Amino acid sequence: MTESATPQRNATLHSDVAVGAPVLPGMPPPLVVPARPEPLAMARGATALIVVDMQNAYSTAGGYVDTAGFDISGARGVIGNIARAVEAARAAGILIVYLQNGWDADYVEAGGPGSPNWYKSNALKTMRRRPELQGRFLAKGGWDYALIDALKPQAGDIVVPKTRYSGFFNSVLDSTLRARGIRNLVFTGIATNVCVESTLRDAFHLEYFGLMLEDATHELGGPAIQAAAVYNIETFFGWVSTVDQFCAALAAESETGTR
Ligand SMILES: C/C(=C/NC(N)=O)C(=O)O
Repeated sequence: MTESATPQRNATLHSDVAVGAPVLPGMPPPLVVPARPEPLAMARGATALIVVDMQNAYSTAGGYVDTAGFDISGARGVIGNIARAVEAARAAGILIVYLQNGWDADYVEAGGPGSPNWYKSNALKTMRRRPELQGRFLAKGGWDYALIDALKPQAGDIVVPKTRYSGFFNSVLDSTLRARGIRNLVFTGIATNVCVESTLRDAFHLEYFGLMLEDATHELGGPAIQAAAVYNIETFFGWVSTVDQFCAALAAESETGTR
């Protein structure tokens, strides 16, 4: 979706350019990414590209969400778009962080009946309904948990395991980013309305500037759900752009020698 989902936007509510952190006087000109509700200026060295849960579970036929009955037909195009964003970001020296969702093989980290996750996780529910699948979904070491072959981390990239929808919950994500001076996060991955939005919302509350590349994300629940997540993000929690616009901003930055 490239049109703004925000109805009747009041231009006076928005700045010409939102200035991500840290862009200070005297610093090299920042990367400025066209975005909604306004362009976002980010210091390249303070920016990371986050690839959310690009595991077989979420984007491959026979994986967890496909088996649980969600439509993953749109995931294929998204994989190519994420790969383009990753390549452009890596070439520009931007840190790539892969989130990887799942639990130990005994599912202790998933929580038992005392955890809401036990009731809300469609992976756990599907395995309870179909005991022959027990142990198959999102178990560390298994095929379903593995990052997809098309988006394997390379030297210098970082992989952060997580056990709940938000990448910040009970993980090393915040300390990993802070230790590297990262303040701006560019989001890609699956699912827009679950782990991407949960992580971007937590990022907002932790004072990170979150930019989602909408055509590098895929929803669970249909196009209206994607539109709702995009609306929430561009209106309340961050900024929304596209892979083309992100790559063009990186290319323009390198042409002017401002890297
Ligand atoms: C529903 C679901 C979404 N995960 C995600 N990566 O957005 C799950 O993990 O069960």
